[in-house]
Amino acid sequence: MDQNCDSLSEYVLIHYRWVFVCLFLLPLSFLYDLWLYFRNWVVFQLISAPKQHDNKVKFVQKQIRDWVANGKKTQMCTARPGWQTVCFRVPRYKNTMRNIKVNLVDILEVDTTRKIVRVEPLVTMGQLTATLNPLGWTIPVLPEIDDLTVGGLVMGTGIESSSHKYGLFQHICVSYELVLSDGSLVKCSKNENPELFYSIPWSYGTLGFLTAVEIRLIPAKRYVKLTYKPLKGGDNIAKEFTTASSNLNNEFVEGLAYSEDEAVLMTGVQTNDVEVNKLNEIGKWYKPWFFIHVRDMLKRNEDVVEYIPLRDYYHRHTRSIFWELQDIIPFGNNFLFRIFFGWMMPPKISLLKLTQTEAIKKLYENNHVLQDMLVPIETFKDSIKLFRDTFNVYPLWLCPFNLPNNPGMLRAKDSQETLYVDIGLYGVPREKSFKPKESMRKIEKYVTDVQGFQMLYADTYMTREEFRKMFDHTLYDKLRTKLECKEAFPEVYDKVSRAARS
Ligand SMILES: Cc1cc2nc3c(=O)[nH]c(=O)nc-3n(C[C@H](O)[C@H](O)[C@H](O)COP(=O)(O)OP(=O)(O)OC[C@H]3O[C@@H](n4cnc5c(N)ncnc54)[C@H](O)[C@@H]3O)c2cc1C
Ligand SMILES: NC(=O)C1=CN([C@@H]2O[C@H](COP(=O)(O)OP(=O)(O)OC[C@H]3O[C@@H](n4cnc5c(N)ncnc54)[C@H](OP(=O)(O)O)[C@@H]3O)[C@@H](O)[C@H]2O)C=CC1
Ligand SMILES: CC(C)=CCC[C@@H](C)[C@H]1CC[C@@]2(C)C3=C(CC[C@]12C)[C@@]1(C)CC[C@H](O)C(C)(C)[C@@H]1CC3
Repeated sequence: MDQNCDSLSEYVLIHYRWVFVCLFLLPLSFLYDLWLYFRNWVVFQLISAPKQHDNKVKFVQKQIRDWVANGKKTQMCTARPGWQTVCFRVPRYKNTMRNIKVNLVDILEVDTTRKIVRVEPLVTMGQLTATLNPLGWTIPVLPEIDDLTVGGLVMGTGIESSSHKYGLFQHICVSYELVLSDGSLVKCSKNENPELFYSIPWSYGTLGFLTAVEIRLIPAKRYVKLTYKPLKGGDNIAKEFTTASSNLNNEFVEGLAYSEDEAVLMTGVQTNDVEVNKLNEIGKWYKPWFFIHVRDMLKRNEDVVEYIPLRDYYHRHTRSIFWELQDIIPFGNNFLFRIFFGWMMPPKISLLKLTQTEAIKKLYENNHVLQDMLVPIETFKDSIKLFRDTFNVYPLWLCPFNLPNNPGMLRAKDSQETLYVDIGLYGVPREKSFKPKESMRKIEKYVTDVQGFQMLYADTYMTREEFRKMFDHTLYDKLRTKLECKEAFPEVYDKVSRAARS
């Protein structure tokens, strides 16, 4: 037994988690997805969602007006259960605040003339690709975890390998509709209520309840022509990655670093033409996990081109939950397992979360890092080195993004459009000096100093003052006063800090 287990049952639950996951969670996840698929397909075909939308919004308004009438006793949050959210922890405030039911789960309209898709906030990324791609459309930034919701990505943030071109998820959104703390419904966009429009991203539901979002559409082609470029040497990796990220002819840019000196750079463009001998349908259940497939490129030591079906590309990290599933189902990439059970993979993150025990939580807390740090691209090399010295976690997810100089929580460095890179650290730190809290505080300080940002699905150990230094609250504070949010919603910090989550 080890330090994280107090009893034999805990030991079994940690080290044999896969038994439970394979026997119960995988079939359950499969059935759950099948039901969602069927339900959403029927709703989309019947076009019933737009007719019901107004009534559903009225119900949100009614709940808020009741809250006002009852004397605004406690602050409000959405009623979405904490275990369903794509985040390691469960928000504590869901138990104490008034839960507002925002049961808005459908795609409302695909307007190919205006090139806009109008969706409700609980629409997921899996639902969007499944619906839009067969129609020949897609959204410019499609964060790859199937269960991420539009509401969560707007109120938090979303990033993908096309972000160097199109920005973060908020930058592809054209308008938001919200119910405010007095129960009124407002729409905002760049031209209509612009201050509200720019304050919504990263506000974590603390300015109002989102009820609909209009997102830009771009034409979808059938494949992504992906070039894998194995790279050696820290300087070379930084140089090649920066060059590829600045080249807007690349529609997709992503890097996976396997050590300080070894990485694979992937650049891609959409295409309808395919060289059949280079077709790789990586989404098929029997295919190797994507990060393993990419790692194998290092051995080949030459550029490799593949054609990947667009939807398979988008969900390339889904089947192995990046590389997190190797800790939960260690033999998940075994050929036989893939052949016989791969079609049920992955277990749903929400169900994993719902069934994780305290001992597993403790284990992750002490021996695991789950963080995304967004830093200006010119600090790429220094940041990688610092993260290596502090955590020594590999693979690293490297994703460039463009940050326009808009008002709001994220202010671009040097008040102009700036290229950033998201460095994703997911895994068990091998650095001996790693201490969960101290190491993170050190990194958070570094990231603030270089004018970077932390993604807030992750644990943040910053104090309120440090948090305000990292994120510009000027416009946010103004809007909170103007919209009388104080009694209605907590501040962002009180929703995302370590103390607010269990
Ligand atoms: C109208 C509609 C609504 C949907 N709503 C939801 C929803 O709310 N929530 C939800 O989670 N899913 C939703 N889906 C998606 C669906 O449940 C799953 O994606 C299902 O597994 C798709 O099965 P398929 O392979 O037959 O799909 P196809 O469209 O045939 O898949 C095309 C290709 O993409 C690959 N692929 C598909 N899904 C994934 C994936 N998740 N990871 C990796 N590769 C993949 C397949 O292997 C295949 O090669 C919806 C689908 C539709 C049509
Ligand atoms: N590739 C990527 O970009 C990835 C992004 N993420 C992160 O995951 C999170 C999204 O996860 P997801 O499970 O979809 O969302 P969550 O349920 O975690 O919601 C995130 C926040 O958005 C608020 N919110 C959601 N819907 C509404 C609404 N209709 N009205 C008002 N507030 C709302 C929630 O408020 P409340 O607390 O009241 O429910 C919550 O504070 C984001 O923080 C994102 O950055 C994670 C992995 C990958
Ligand atoms: C910007 C990008 C691409 C971020 C990707 C972040 C993912 C790697 C994170 C988001 C949610 C996340 C923290 C999660 C987990 C792993 C890493 C995830 C998937 C897991 C599955 C690890 C195992 C845990 O027991 C538990 C099930 C609670 C969590 C759930 C959330």
